[in-house]
Amino acid sequence: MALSIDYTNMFLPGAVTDADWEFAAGRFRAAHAAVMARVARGDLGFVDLPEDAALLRQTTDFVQRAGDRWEDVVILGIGGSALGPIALRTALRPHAWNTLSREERGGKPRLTVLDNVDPETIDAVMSRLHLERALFVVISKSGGTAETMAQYLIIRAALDERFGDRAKEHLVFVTDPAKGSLRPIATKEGIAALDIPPNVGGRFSVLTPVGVLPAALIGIDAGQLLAGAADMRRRCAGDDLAGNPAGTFALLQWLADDRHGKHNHVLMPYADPLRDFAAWFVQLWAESLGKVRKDGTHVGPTPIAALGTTDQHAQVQLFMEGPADKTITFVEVAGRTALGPIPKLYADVPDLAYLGGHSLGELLDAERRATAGALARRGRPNMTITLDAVDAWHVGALIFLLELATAYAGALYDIDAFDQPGVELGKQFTYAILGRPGSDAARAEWDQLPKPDPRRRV
Ligand SMILES: O=P(O)(O)OC[C@H]1O[C@](O)(CO)[C@@H](O)[C@@H]1O
Repeated sequence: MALSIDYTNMFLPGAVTDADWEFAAGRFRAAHAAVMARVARGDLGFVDLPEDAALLRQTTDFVQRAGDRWEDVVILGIGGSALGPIALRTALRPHAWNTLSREERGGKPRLTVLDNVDPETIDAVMSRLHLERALFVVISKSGGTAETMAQYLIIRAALDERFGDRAKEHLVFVTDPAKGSLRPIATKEGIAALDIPPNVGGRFSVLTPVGVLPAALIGIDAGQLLAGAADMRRRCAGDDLAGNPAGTFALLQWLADDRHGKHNHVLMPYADPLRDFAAWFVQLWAESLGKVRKDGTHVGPTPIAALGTTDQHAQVQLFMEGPADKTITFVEVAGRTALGPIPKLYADVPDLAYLGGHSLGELLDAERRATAGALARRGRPNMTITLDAVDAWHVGALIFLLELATAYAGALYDIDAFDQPGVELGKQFTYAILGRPGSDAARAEWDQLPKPDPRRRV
């Protein structure tokens, strides 16, 4: 079991230099110390999750009690309360899990994540479900996010109508133990509730019951997820960059952005199961690092999700010849051997003949190496994270690597990576528009905005 990062191609003319790297080793030591000081103060609970056996037990006990009762598990959540479960499902139960028969799923339920409030999507999901055999997992760290609460109200009314007093058997909440509206509802009504520790923010919560409960319900080995994360935590314990993968990732991305104008950071797995992992990373990197510094300057790299080889035929033209403002991080999975060699047909057609005898895994790998090399040749910095396999252990390790890298990057950018004040104004305006009590100030601010000008509509 191994995860490694090859960052040779980050050191290119116009990108990171040896002098940067030497200077930055000291800067990284300071960032590591700052992060560890916050860990010691108990601020950064995500770092302790790999070893939190009591929290894991909340999930395993619940799953054991559930037995094989559920045909469908439906997650209600958004942002960090949805992207993690989606990423885990796609990574570890790929190949259209929800379309398989119950036997093919080994008796485990389907997993649907409602991560939006599009009425047609929710209507379509509701009309497909057999409510008797459906469990709804309501996930919200704050216990009050408008989208998730609206989803809950719709589901709750449907459950009440069908099951009356037994509605609560179809519900479990995953939320902060002390804050928000969900926890008191759970306590009052006797609804099962699992914890998101108070010191773990939404986008860092995938290794709490937020991600671990849905994963375990569909048979993913939650212990292995945490074991992979624990291994990465051990590797990142020291402030020597040579042994610290999260530090290396964070420092290189920061140097490339801060010193060399590489303001866009692409994550491009060459493995379909990691497609949604890139979307999870986008929230983590964007919401954590897009901030205003104390001195009023605005910072934050823009994360971009891509997929190899698919995006070689979509975004790579931009990465190669567009503005030289990007880094590209490939994720490669070693030894993709399924299907065996490509059949040798059409020996007389050059466009087809050369492919015969190679495997699809070889083609995928050749295309990644070729793209990395082509980008390097054009001075476009890139690195490659290699996983031995897409399994629970490696996914747990990769999650922890990127979460800790985000914490380091926050210290390097000199911002707080753990808040998200920029999303507040939009929320307040939504409350004002919908008439939530207490939103008068937001209403007044909203009313001052220019109204749509009919002359400016085509
Ligand atoms: O889990 P909650 O509290 O419902 O929040 C959902 C998402 O909303 C945000 O607070 C703001 O977008 C995210 O940080 C979070 O992941």
